[in-house]
Amino acid sequence: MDMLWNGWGDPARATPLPDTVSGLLRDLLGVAPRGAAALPLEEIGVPTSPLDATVRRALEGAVGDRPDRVRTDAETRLRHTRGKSTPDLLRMRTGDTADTPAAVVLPDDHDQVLAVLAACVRHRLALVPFGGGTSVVGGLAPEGGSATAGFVALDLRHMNRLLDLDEVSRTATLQPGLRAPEAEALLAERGYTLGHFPQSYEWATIGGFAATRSSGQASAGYGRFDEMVLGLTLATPEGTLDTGRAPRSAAGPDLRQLVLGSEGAFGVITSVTVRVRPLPRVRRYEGWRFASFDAGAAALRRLAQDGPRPTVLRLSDETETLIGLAQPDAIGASLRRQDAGCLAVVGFEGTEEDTAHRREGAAAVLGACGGTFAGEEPGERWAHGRYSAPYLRDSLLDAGALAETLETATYWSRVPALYTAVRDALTGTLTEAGTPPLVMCHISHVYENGASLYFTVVSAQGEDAVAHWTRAKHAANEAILAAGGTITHHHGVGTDHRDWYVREAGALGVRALDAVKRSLDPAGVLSPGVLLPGNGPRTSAHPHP
Ligand SMILES: Cc1cc2nc3c(=O)[nH]c(=O)nc-3n(C[C@H](O)[C@H](O)[C@H](O)COP(=O)(O)OP(=O)(O)OC[C@H]3O[C@@H](n4cnc5c(N)ncnc54)[C@H](O)[C@@H]3O)c2cc1C
Repeated sequence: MDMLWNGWGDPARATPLPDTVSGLLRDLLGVAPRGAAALPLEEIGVPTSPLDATVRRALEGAVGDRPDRVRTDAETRLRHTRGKSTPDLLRMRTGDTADTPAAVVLPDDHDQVLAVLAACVRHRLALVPFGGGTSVVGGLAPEGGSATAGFVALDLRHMNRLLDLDEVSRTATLQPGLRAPEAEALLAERGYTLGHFPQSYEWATIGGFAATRSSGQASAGYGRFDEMVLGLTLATPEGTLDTGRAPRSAAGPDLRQLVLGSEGAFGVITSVTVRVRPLPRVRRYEGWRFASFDAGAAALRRLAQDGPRPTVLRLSDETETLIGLAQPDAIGASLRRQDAGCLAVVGFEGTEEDTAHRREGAAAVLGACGGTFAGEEPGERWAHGRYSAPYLRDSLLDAGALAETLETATYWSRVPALYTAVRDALTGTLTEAGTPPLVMCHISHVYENGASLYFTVVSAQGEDAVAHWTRAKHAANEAILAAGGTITHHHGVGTDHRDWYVREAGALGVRALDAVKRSLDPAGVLSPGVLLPGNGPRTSAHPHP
């Protein structure tokens, strides 16, 4: 099934807003119903594909002479336009087709990917790898150079096999187009799990996780995706890069780290070897309450630093707790109950003995840090609704509200200042623009030395919703850099964060990455403007500077 083209997920799971939330939008945030409804797909005027017959034949040849694997029909191209950030959805709702690819190409294997790349280089055509299409940072909308010829979206959905499971080493080699639930199902047949459960789990792919350094909700226990990866194969215009001969190595800089987070700018990831773990026998999630965000953060830090480490560990601030965002299926119920303080969700997965042991130890730490056990209900509600919140965003947009998220990370000592700086930047900018927001936050991932902060913002849309949000987001980006945070903890760079990433990496860092880009993609066909500044395919015969 394809995802809703101008919203999230399975159209059958659309979720109406509870009355309490509609009331809050109206009374607290001044949200008024939108004038125009989202345009239906059939009414969107997609311009004819600029792909000419010669290029089309070259692309068909690259995928085994199969015309059905080079799609230029309006609907397919529209379904591969942009990702799923709120500005992306707002643009789709108004029928803005500026970022529509010229063609969608669907390869079967690594060699076909190499052949497609060669055809793109020959014809100076930009190419963007397309996994689940859930990017929230503009990673699927290249910049520059594609205005006339357009670009190809390389949809990896047919590369969806489990290539190898080494039970002795506990590693699995997966193709990039596997969606997370497909990968989990294949591993579960053999008694294993990857343990990667981001909120986009139901739609995002293995290749996308590696390309963006994704982080799942159970990262406290299973680690981030980049920590799970042991090897990658990258198809580039200059050939194949294979990484990961051994789990760890002292043989120079780790080339895996160049591929992880490369977001399609260096090549197409065609296989990923990951470590797997036995399927947990037990999964238990529970709630703990703290008087304040600071008190809860101190408790999470204690667990992250001294253990025992739960599998899931997240803490909502006071506003998020009151709204009930950690329990999307019962959102608004906390408002009626006037829930105070801050809710932490703490989860344990593993064997009966191991989870019981960690749970007991964690309870002692949380209690000693001022936490009160809130029972299993808040944890189970979180687990039940963990993939539902994105559906609420569609309903909020329908209702005329703006709803978006952003994330960052820093060291523990800087968490309070970063939290305040971002919240103030968002509140200040949107209030000044006449649409005072509700800003909610949770600690979403913890490490021994720091944590990530995940913000959710809801306000009225203002005159031009995209411009309105962009101003607030830029203010938040500036606040993040000024407060010592990273521009992204897990969403990636794309085009949206690129200018701040360039500042974070520094001039020499960017020069080094640019040199890597030029040696792997000298013609500049790969995802122009994503991750690094770029102007699209070079027409010159001297690609190596
Ligand atoms: C509602 C929602 C919730 C989300 N929750 C989380 C979360 O909890 N944690 C998290 O980490 N992220 C989250 N995200 C962000 C997003 O899901 C992740 O970035 C995910 O890793 C992207 O995977 P994808 O398969 O959809 O990739 P896509 O969106 O298709 O692509 C993302 C980027 O990677 C590149 N790319 C994709 N596949 C390949 C490949 N095989 N080789 C090279 N480059 C490739 C693309 O060109 C693009 O630049 C969320 C997004 C949404 C919309």
